[in-house]
Amino acid sequence: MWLVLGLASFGDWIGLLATGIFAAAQFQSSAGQGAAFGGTIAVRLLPALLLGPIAGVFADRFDRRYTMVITDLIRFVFYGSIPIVALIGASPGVIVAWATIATFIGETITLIWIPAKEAAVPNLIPKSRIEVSNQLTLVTTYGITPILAALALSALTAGVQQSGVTLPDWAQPVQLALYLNAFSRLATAITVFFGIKEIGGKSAERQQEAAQQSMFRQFLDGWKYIGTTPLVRGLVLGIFGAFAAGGVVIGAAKTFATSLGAGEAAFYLLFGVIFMGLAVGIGLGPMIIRELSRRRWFGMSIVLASGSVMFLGLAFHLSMALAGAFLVGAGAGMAFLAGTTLLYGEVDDAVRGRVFAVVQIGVRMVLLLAITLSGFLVGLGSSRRVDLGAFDIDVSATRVLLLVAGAIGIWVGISSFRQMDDKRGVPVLADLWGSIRGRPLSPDEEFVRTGVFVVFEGGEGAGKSTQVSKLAAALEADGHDVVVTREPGATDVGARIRRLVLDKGDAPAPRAEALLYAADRAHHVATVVRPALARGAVVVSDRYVDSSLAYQGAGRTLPVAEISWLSSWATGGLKPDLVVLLDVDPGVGLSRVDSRGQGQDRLESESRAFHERVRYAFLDLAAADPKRYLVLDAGRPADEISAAVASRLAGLLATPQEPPAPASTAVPPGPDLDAPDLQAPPPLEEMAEVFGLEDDTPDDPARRLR
Ligand SMILES: Nc1ncnc2c1ncn2[C@@H]1O[C@H](COP(=O)(O)OP(=O)(O)O)[C@@H](O)[C@H]1O
Ligand SMILES: Cc1cn([C@H]2C[C@H](O)[C@@H](COP(=O)(O)OP(=O)(O)O)O2)c(=O)[nH]c1=O
Repeated sequence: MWLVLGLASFGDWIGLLATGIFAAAQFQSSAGQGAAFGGTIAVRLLPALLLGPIAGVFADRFDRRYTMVITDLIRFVFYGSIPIVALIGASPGVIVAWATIATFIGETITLIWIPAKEAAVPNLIPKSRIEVSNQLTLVTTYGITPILAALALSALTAGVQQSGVTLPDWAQPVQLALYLNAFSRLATAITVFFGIKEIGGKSAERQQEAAQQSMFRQFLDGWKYIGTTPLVRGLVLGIFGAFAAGGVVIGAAKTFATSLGAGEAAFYLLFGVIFMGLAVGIGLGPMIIRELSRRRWFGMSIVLASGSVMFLGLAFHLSMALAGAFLVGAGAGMAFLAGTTLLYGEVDDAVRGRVFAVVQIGVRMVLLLAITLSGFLVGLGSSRRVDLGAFDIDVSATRVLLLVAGAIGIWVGISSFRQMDDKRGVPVLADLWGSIRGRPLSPDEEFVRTGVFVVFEGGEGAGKSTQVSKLAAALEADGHDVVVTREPGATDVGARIRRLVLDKGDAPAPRAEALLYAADRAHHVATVVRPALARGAVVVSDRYVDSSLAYQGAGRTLPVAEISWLSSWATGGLKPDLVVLLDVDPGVGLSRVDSRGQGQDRLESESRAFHERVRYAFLDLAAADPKRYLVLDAGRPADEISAAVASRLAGLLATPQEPPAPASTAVPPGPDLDAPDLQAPPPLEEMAEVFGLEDDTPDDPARRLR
């Protein structure tokens, strides 16, 4: 099946080029040639605008197999007639006129064929394979066959010229190409009719709709569906945006190549590199981003394509321009792949033909418009050379156009990202990076949270238990509902885990130890902390996630990023509102513990260096997120410490409770920069937040509460 569709697409492209060349060849003057070439190609794209929108209704209303077969047979006849008219000795004017008419009809018919095919494919392929099948189709349609077609045609022509043989008229390369185009349609028609019978038939839903609604009603409903389904609307607009980016670059490439001081060859290079990027993006994209949410990937790809258009606008060297063009192609390709795959999955069989008609037609129109418009715009302004010391840079209309187009594209990308984000609250860059490394982040568990979560952290003997009791007593005296808890061992399950990790005897291996603490935490959060926060209590915990980052991460020297990820998974992303870090010199702390006279547990008996690492890990964590931390010198008298805690907490408790919002919380980031920042901002409000780049300065207590 793919072979036939690939062949058909090869035929299409070679046909597009050949009709243009063929028409041009009928004229002597270069002006006539240019007009004929451009004219026929424009005609090939024009029907989309006029008749395309109805095509989708066809695909949804009638049997898709018959639709495909009949349209292919019609195309076979019309494409095949173009060279035959020339053979029977018609005048150049008639030949070109006929080529134009036949192309126009063929293209119109194609517009009915494509939605029928697109709508049928998801019914043939299991959902999990759709991306792969799309990769194949898109790479063959847009990546490989246009290049092959151009190469084959130019090789044929050159070969014939060099060999010096005079071929009969009917065997000229261009003629052959046109026949190939025609026969590829016949081959597709035969294959679809005899080989892919499953395409035929109508679902009960489609049958019913066709019986009850007029074609016009169905047409209107198609548009209404696209306009009112946010996901579909976002996808459609996004795909257009990505193609506009590509079109702008193609349209501006010629002038741009000149402004870089590079010649004609650079133009072809830029052009070719875009298609290369397209093929690579479609072919390798899914392998690179692996499990990343496809909805997020879609928006990110549009931003990549548009960002690269802007980058192109700033390029002052051909190599930069080539890199930019490659990324434009890659971004557009990935957006197209992600977009069509999502559309296949999201759109019901009954409206699929109409949606795909709009996408296919829209893509052609957008591409055509972008190419023509940018070609026209760059011709307008003059350019000025600016001396930048080491480099001269041409400030031209082209550059301005690229910058503006890129900026608009980024806006489109971010808008569609927001509209369809299925992992709200998970920072984008960390998510992307995690996915590339094979560890996608999961979104925070949602729950209605009205309470306040306070955690005490610090080394051994820092005075955590003492401060937890003092704070709890004070809060209770104020009439708060207080839940005092600790890690490890606050629950029955936890108590058993606590014995496993802390009792002297067989020590668990470092990773096993980390998993045991995580298991205790998962159970603790699920059965104690979340329920208490949900009912509005103040939860005060002796130790939480930071202890794992400090002890298992820095202390045992396991990768902190991994411990952070593990904890985030265990807690479903629940972050404390306030962490009080009681900072103590390990010597002082351990001697306090000794004076308690209860002997040392397994961790207390670790080396001095271990406890030093733990101490500095805690301080690093606090420094990385000052809004959330209160660092206090544990050497101060206990009452001073409790007073400082109380005054900091007063701010938090005084804040009127937010209306119930989904919890967006996670563990604090690990101290090394490599650690994915698992903090989750509230629903994406600011563009910066979309990328996890929110700034840390404003200390707004209301935010912390969410
Ligand atoms: N601020 C303080 N100054 C001096 N000693 C303290 C202070 N806070 C607590 N202690 C004492 O230190 C020991 C350890 O305190 P504890 O609260 O159990 O620490 P942790 O829970 O951090 O291990 C206890 O004997 C406690 O009385
Ligand atoms: C919560 C947690 C504790 N720990 C260690 C730190 C402590 O040495 C030990 C038990 O903590 P804790 O109950 O606070 O003991 P103590 O009251 O004696 O200070 O568990 C970790 O290593 N990782 C963790 O995630």
